Amino acid sequence: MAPSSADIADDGFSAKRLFSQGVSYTYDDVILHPGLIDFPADAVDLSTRFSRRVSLSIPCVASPMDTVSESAMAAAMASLGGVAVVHCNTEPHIQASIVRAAKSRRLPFVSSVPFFSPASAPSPNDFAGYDYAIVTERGDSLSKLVGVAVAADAASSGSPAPVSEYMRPAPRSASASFDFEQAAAFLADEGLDYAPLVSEEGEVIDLITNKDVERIRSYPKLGKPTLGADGKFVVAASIGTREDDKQRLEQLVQAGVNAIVIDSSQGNSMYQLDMIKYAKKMYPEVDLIGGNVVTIAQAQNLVTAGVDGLRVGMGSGSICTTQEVCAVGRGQATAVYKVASYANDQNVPVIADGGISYSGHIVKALALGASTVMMGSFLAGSHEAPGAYEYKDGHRVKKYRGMGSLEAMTKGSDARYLGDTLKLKVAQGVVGAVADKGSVLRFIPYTMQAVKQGFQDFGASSLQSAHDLLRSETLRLEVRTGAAQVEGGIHGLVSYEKKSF
Ligand SMILES: NC(=O)C1=CN([C@@H]2O[C@H](COP(=O)(O)OP(=O)(O)OC[C@H]3O[C@@H](n4cnc5c(N)ncnc54)[C@H](O)[C@@H]3O)[C@@H](O)[C@H]2O)C=CC1
Ligand SMILES: O=c1[nH]c(=O)c2[nH+]cn([C@@H]3O[C@H](COP(=O)(O)O)[C@@H](O)[C@H]3O)c2[nH]1
Ligand SMILES: [K+]
Repeated sequence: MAPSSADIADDGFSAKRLFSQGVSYTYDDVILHPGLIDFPADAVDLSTRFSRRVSLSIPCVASPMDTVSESAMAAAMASLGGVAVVHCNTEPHIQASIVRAAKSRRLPFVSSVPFFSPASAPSPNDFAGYDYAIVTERGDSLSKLVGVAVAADAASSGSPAPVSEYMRPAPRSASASFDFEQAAAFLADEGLDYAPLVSEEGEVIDLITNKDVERIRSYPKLGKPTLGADGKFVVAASIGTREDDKQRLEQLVQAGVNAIVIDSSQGNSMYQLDMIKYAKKMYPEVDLIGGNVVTIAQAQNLVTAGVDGLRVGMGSGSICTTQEVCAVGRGQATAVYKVASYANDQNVPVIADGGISYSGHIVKALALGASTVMMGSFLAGSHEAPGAYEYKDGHRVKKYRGMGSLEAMTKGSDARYLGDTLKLKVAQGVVGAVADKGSVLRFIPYTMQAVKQGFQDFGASSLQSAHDLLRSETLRLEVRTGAAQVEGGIHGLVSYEKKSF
């Protein structure tokens, strides 16, 4: 006998029913039911929107955290088709210069080679591990390019000698507007090992080498980058809700920032509402993302005030102790579903922020209505994250810290915690370390392929179709018991090696 439509409807829950039981669920609690596969995984289209007017070709956003998003992450994420939000735990002019640096190139990397003047006498250590340094008249990026210093030459000269004694003449410069393929072709055509990258205005931006070309070629082929109307990388940045953040905002807009994220754990505040009104009035051309929110009521206030995007998540981050310290927050799966169920009707994209440990979490966030995921720990161990690798118990790691940790607060965000009204500092985050993951240019494409396979399994060929399945209640899900979660993981083996790609 064929199953009745009631039997089919009873087989699993719709999201609407699952998330209205008074239980806060997170990604690991829920599991999606498979749908019908009638398209290949490669046909899944993950293009999406970060905010009302900023489109992306992959749904990935790097967190505004000082151990995640600076210029190298911003250039890499934009070249992959995602976006990074440059953190605000630094002076406004430094944050603006990070935005400018990422937007000054079309290459997927920032190599930050040192600059020297001809009269300076650097030691080999001053090359900071780079094979080359750029020599300009005054030793800065804005003065005239005069040559290139080779680290091996500096090392062979014994005691530090003036750069002018051993620098080599600068080869022909490559244009800063070259994308990776153009820059690679330039080096090949000119028969060069390296070339300075110079902007139309004459600013020396960086140095590209054949080693860089080989490294990038060893990664999966780059997809469609995230570019603004001016043809430059799209870069976002965060601000706070203090009076002096208005000045920060102005500097970021002058640096060409494409979108602003108002960074707060509890976005439904008079401070944020005032900042939204101010920013919308002063800079209507820049998309504004509000947050963080986890309920429809919070979201409604920000949408009414005019935000172009919502950041969802309170206490879900890996370094985050807000739920412990403040007892306020929500399970991330419930938060994403609830806020998106309202925001999608308002044409406001939702960023699912925090709690992403692997590709399945990304699939769930998007299936529950998010347009993008924002990631901190997932990206912090990458080559592109700020900071140097260290060794801990034999593992190569990078530091990763919460922006509400005592260490981060005393570095830059003191005003918000330690300033005027709040005299006692209470941390809402920790300082930790994450494993070396190599380049985002390698592991993000593999992660996106895994997400496409997840979409294929539940029967969605695009984000739009995933959201249609959700709203029409065609997507079925269930809660997993603790035992079901154990069963869904690796179990019963004496030992194993987990290698994903
Ligand atoms: N997503 C999450 O679950 C969480 C994220 N974080 C991260 O930590 C960092 C700090 O977050 P928050 O502590 O929420 O920062 P926040 O700046 O929003 O709030 C800090 C304190 O300053 C107050 N405040 C804000 N603007 C003010 C103004 N104009 N005048 C007077 N008082 C004002 C707030 O009410 C609050 O008591 C952010 O990077 C945030 O993303 C921290 C905790 C949780
Ligand atoms: O409670 C918190 N205390 C903190 O110190 C903190 N710092 C960042 N965040 C939030 O965590 C997100 C990143 O989370 P993941 O590492 O899980 O990707 C980020 O995107 C933030 O939303 C914090 N939350
Ligand atoms: K947490």
